[in-house]
Amino acid sequence: TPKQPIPGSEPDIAGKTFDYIVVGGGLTGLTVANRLSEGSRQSVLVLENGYLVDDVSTQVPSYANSLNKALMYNITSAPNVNIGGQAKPVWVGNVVGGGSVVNGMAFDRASSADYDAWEQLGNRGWGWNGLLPYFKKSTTFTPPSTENVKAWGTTYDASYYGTNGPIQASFPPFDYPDITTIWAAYKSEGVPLPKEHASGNAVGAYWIPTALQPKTETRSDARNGYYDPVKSRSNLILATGKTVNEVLFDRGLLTGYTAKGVQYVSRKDNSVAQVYASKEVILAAGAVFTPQLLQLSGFGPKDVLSAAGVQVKQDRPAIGANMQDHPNANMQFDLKNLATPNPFSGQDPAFNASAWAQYYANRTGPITQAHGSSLAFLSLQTVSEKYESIVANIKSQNARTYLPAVYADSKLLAGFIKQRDIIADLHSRTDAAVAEFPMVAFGLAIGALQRPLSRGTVTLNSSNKYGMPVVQWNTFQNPIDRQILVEMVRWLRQHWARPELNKFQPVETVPGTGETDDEIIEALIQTKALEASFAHMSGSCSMMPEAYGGVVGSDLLMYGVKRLSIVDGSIIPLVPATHLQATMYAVAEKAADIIKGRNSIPTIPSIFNAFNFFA
Ligand SMILES: Cc1cc2nc3c(=O)[nH]c(=O)nc-3n(C[C@H](O)[C@H](O)[C@H](O)COP(=O)(O)OP(=O)(O)OC[C@H]3O[C@@H](n4cnc5c(N)ncnc54)[C@H](O)[C@@H]3O)c2cc1C
Repeated sequence: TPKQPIPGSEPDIAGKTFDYIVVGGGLTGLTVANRLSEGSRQSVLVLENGYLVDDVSTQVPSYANSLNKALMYNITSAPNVNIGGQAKPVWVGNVVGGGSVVNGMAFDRASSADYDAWEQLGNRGWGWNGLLPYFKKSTTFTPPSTENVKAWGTTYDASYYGTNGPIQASFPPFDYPDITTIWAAYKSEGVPLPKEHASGNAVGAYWIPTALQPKTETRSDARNGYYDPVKSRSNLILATGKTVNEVLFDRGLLTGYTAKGVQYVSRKDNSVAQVYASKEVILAAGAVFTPQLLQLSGFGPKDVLSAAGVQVKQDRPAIGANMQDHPNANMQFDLKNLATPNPFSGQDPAFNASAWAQYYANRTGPITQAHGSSLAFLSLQTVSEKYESIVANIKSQNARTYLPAVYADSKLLAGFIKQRDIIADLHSRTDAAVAEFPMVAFGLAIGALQRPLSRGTVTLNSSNKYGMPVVQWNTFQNPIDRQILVEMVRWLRQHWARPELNKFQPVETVPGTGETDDEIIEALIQTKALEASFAHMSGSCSMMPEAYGGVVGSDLLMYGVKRLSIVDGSIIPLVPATHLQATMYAVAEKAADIIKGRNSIPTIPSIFNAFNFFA
C-alpha cells in the first residue's frame, strides 16, 4: 500500500513574482524547470497538483506491472458509441514527476519518419535530426551486461544514447525463460530485427531499455532525475498540492492578451492565491489538463466555454481538439507448459518471498523487471495484405465525415487533411510502424494501433467547470482505424498459431470468437478487450501552424497571446509509434533551450515594446 503523500513545506509564494511559472510538476514540467533554473539567474516556480511520494510503489520496477491508481487522477472518459457505449479510464499521474512516476517504464523511441512528420506539419527543427541531440541530452545509457546479452541475445547500439543525462536507461538483469521462445516466433516470421531501435529505425522486433537506475534497480523518473539533484537551488521552488485553475492576463489595447501569472487553489485549505511571472507562464499540465486550464482561462471553443459559464476571451476551437492516443485490443491466449519462473510465479507465496529476498539482497531477479525489454512494432505492409486498399481508402475518404463536430472549423479540418496525407504516406511505407505488439512471456497479446485517424477532444465539464474535464477519444470514429485493428487481431491469431509457439498449445480466450471485421469488433467489445488508451494522450494543444489548427508554433508560444508557452504532451501534433516518455523528455529538453534562448535576448525598451515595433 502506498504511504501517505508528504505535503512538504509550504513555500511562501502567494502574490510573488518569478521569472517563470511552470504549471505542472510532471515529466515535462520538472525537466524544463531544471534547465531554466540552471546558472541560478532565473527564478522558477513549479506548481504541482500532486505531492512528493516516496515509497515502494514508485520505486520498485515490478510495481510498474500494475496501475498505481492511488497516484493517479480519478477520471473516466465520456462513453463512446463506437465501442459499445463504453467509458474508459483516463490514466494521468497526480504526483510530483507525473506520468514518469506511475508509468510502465518502457523507454523507447519512434522511427525517424514519425518525428519528421512533425516537421512536415510545419514545425521547423522538430524532426528527427532536431530531436536526436535532446534524446541524448536527457539520458544516460548503460548497456546490458555480458550475461544479459549471452542469455537473451539482447542487441543495442550505445551511440544513439546519451552518456550523462538525468534519466537512466538500462536493462534489468532478469527475463523470463519463455521470452526466448516468443522471440523465436518473431525471428522465423521474417519481421525486421533492427539491432537498435533508437537509431531512427524502430520497425520490427527489438530490445528496448527501461527507465531504470542500474545501480539500485529502481525507477528513473523526472522526480529523481531532474528535480531531486537540484532541489536545493535557491531560485527553484516547487509548491505541491496546488491546483492551478486560471492563467491570468493583462489586456492592452494594442498588445492584446499577455500572460502575467496564474491563480491556484491550495488543496490543503482550499485557499485561492495568485502568483506572477515576469518572463513566461509555461504550461506542463499534460494533454488532459493543459487544454482544460486554457478553457477555464477563456480560450477554447466558444460553445464549450459558454456552456460551462466561462467568459470567452478568444474563440479557439483548436484548444482541446486533435487529441490522439494508441487504442488497443487486449487479446488473451491460454498457454500451457509455461517455463518456471513465469509471470504467474509470484502468485506462489514462497516464490514471491524468495524473489523479494533476492531483490533486497543483490538487486536481481523478477522484481527488477517492469514490462520487459522486448517489443515488436510492425508496418502496415507486414500486418495486412490489404495495405494498398487501406491506404487508397484513407486518401479517398471525405475527411470531414469521421471527425467530431468541432472540425466544422476550417483550420482544424485543413490540419487534419495534412495529417491524413502524412498518415497515408507512413502507412504505405516500411520504415514506420502502424502496430505495436509488446512481447511478454505469457498469453496477453496486446495489439496497439499507433497512428489513428480518429480524433478526440478534451472539453470543460459544463456542469462543473472545475471538475474533471470531459475526455472523449472518439476511438474508431474513423472506420479505417477499426479495420486496421481487426487486421492486427488476425495477425496475432496467425502469430500464435506458429510452430515455434506450439509448446504452449495456445487457445484464444479473449475475444475467442469472431471471423468477420464486425464480429471481431463485437467480440472485443463484449469481452471488454478494447481499450481507448495506452496512457499516451497527446495532441490536444498541437504544435502546428495556426492555419492548420495549431495552438502553439514551433517556438512553443501560444498563438494569439504573449508570454504563454506549452511544453507537455498536448503539443505533439501527430502521435508517434512509440511509448511517449523518452520523446517527452527530448521535447522538454528542446523546449527549455528554446525558452532560454528567447529570454536571454536583451530586453527591448518598454516604450517600443508597448507599440509592438519589434514583435
Ligand atoms: C499509467 C501510465 C503508464 C504509462 N506507461 C508508459 C511507459 O511504459 N513508457 C512510456 O514511455 N510512457 C508511458 N506513459 C506515458 C508518459 O508517462 C507520459 O506521456 C508523460 O508522463 C507525459 O508527460 P507530461 O509532462 O505531458 O504530463 P505528466 O507527466 O502527466 O505531467 C503533468 C503534471 O501536471 C499536473 N497537473 C495537472 N493539472 C494541473 C493543474 N491544474 N495544476 C497543477 N498541476 C497540474 C499533474 O498532476 C501532473 O503531475 C504512461 C503514462 C501513464 C499515466
